[in-house]
Amino acid sequence: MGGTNLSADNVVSELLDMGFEFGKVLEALEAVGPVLNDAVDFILNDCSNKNAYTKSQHAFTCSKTPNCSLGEDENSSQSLCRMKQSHITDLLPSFSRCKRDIFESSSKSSFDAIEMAMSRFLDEEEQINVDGKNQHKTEPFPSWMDAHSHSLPKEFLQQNGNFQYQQIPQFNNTDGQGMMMNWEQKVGDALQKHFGFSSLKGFQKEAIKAWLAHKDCLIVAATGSGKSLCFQIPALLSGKVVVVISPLISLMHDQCLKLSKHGISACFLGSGQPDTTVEQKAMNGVYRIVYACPETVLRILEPLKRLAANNMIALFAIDEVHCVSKWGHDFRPDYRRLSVLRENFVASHIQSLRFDIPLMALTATATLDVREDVIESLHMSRETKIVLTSFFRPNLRFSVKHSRTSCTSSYDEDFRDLVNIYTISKVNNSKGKNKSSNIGEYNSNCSSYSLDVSSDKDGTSESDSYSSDDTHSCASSSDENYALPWADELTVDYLEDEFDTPYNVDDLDVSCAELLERSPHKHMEHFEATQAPVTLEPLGQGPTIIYVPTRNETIKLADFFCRSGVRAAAYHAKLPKAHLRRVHEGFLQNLIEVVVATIAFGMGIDKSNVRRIIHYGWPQSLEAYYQEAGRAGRDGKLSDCILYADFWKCPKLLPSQRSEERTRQAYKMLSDCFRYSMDTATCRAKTLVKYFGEELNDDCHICDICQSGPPPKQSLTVEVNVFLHALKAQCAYMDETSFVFASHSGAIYGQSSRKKFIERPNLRDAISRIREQVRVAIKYPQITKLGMKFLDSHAEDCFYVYPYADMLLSSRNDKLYSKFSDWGKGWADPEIRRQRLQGSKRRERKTKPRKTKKSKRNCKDLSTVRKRLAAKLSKFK
Ligand SMILES: Nc1ncnc2c1ncn2[C@@H]1O[C@H](COP(=O)(O)OP(=O)(O)OP(=O)(O)O)[C@@H](O)[C@H]1O
Ligand SMILES: [Mg+2]
Repeated sequence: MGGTNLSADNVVSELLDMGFEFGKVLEALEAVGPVLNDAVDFILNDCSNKNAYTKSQHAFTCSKTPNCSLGEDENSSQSLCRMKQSHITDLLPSFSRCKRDIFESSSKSSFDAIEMAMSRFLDEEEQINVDGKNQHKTEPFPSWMDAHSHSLPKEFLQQNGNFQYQQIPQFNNTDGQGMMMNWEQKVGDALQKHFGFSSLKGFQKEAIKAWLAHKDCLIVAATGSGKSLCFQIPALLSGKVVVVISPLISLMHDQCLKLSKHGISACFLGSGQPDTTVEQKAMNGVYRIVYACPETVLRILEPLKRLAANNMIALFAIDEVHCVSKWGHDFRPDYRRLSVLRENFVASHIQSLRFDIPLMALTATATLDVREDVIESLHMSRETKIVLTSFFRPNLRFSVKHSRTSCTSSYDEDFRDLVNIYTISKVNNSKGKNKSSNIGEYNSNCSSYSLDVSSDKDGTSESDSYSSDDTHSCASSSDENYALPWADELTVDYLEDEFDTPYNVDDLDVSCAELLERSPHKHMEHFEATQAPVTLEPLGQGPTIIYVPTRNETIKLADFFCRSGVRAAAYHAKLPKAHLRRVHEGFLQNLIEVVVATIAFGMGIDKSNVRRIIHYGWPQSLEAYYQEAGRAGRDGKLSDCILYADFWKCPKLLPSQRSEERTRQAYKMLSDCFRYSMDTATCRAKTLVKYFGEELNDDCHICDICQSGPPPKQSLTVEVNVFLHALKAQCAYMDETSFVFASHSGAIYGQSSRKKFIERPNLRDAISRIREQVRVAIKYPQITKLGMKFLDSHAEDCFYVYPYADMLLSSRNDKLYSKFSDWGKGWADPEIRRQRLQGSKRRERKTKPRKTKKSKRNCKDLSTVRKRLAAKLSKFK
């Protein structure tokens, strides 16, 4: 993010892109000139207090109230309650200091920590020279391991029928004990020593057994269940290198720092790695765990082959492996190219290898289709061991609520209770302490985003033609939302460029929250899928993450919370990295109560006591939803996962150049979300785990549906009969090709035959009659096999169904049920995200002015700003 070399227009554009309100942007520019970082700093700190703004005065304005902590960490919260924010110029590159200096000063401690831990570890455990010459290089495994391999359980060896047992060199154990120790004991020791855990979880054991048997392994285990340990243990056991492929640079960075604390040497490679010697050292086998993104792995294939030829690679672990699949929610084409691993690192290609180097693929969210696709795309072996844990998280309480989420006026209604949870105790507290203090005073102190939203004082900004929502929102896709010149790009939802495309070292600063000290034993409280069901106590205070679809909404909603007395902050990938790091740290330290984020605050957020995950707007898929919801309740305690969706508006796809196949897939994913929300009769947890191919025998008993029970069934006998007769009449004339069957998912696809079908007059009459009677709009009917059966059965019986959520709503309001026909425009999908990623690599925004009323008004305002700025700047010349 540059600062000094941007034109005023670009600065305005960048700031709007970050989600700041237009009025605020102008105010900031007037105050500090067209310098991006100063303007950001101005807005983030307190732009309403213009006169108080000086460069040296930047308090991170968290609450002064003594009741500042959330949950467990009271002491640290209090001491850090008035955390001093370093000046933004300390962290952004546009000021005189060079990037390298900045990086060194801001991140030195982290890297020092890695190096220190690494050298400590090397001293203690392995004599690997810094030039990479491992004294044990010729041994495929450390001596004790070869020995213990003899003691693998018999049944295990039998289980793996075509397991070819490794010829073990004779082991000469000097202390005479290693031979006796079985591998589980060894793992137990390493676990205790490095992590403070007493035992492996069942699925972790299975995964490690598969690795010991040189087998490929696909691990699909719930979020927060401890998948990372499955590839960390092999690194500890073997003394060789485990190469971990990960999609996000921030994730790699986090993991390296965590590992350094556990005394395990690790590094990450790629464009974000500032130390040019790291790659060389990694390729010499210095680090136990080497993180890289797929692109980097492809680039360093030859050095990796050399490392493998020296018998120095224990495993390739592919984390977040759902990114491989086109059917997944986060498709990254480069992940598919990882099939090179299986093609190159096999015993038949590398002479010194006795066995193919195993692949371990890990994810929390993979449907059956995705699993198959992963195995096939990565060319994993036919004997790949699939380790599955239950997707069911018994402590997560799912619910769905209707809300017109895109309106600011909804905030008050939807979040009144949440605000009360956070503020009531503060108000009481401050009353007790100081009778004169009031909530207004508190507000002025608590906001890390104390924006003066003057146009939005009452919380309603629908009439504010320059609200950032108007310029950025894509949840509603009407054309007037595309008013700004750059709006075509800005209206894409869920598009964060938080991938492995760091443009400079500052990008590494996104999440250094693992710096937070945690005793290893605290990990023991973490989520276990098998734990007993929770009781239904009401939830009190506790950290909350709110996911919203657009960047600007993070700002608006965070501001709403701040003004209501809640310590809240916005988080999206466009905001300055230093700010994101502070938010991440503040959240982990329980200083920030509510983070309002886009999906950029998703993967890798490992905080145990998150009590609420709220999705405020449609998620893009159930996989994404479940993964994000999975951030809640990692301590096993009851946590809420609430989805607020506008039942009147269907999720939509933005126009893009995606292939027809991808469009189909994106619609399928959206329609699954839609159906999940509309369902009024099936336990939410059941629906969610079923989506991943798991059948729950029992209901969860805690979700909104389990709690309130299904609504009374409605008879649709008349409508169904009319409809089916009309259909039947039509079907008599239909040939094979124009007969549209639903897919097993029930998704509805655009096909030309569909149009012909729907245009038949009888059918249209039937549909309009149904629409009048039950106010259910049917736009694209399909005949499913079940429908055909029903049709053929000539059933005259009553046809009762549970009404969908929107049908219930429409019976209360005089409104028509939302239509599938609305689907087709305005929503993002992984393909768009990919395109955006490509776009963001270029980092060039082409601005195509669109001559709408708003863009004209905006241009006018921009030119006014430009004139004012020119006048101001001329004074300095
Ligand atoms: N055997 C164990 N006993 C106790 N705690 C464990 C064990 N294994 C892992 N954990 C803890 O579980 C937490 C989550 O681990 P990890 O980050 O590996 O989860 P994950 O499955 O990769 O989650 P995500 O899908 O979100 O990436 C960590 O804090 C870790 O220390
Ligand atoms: Mg993980």
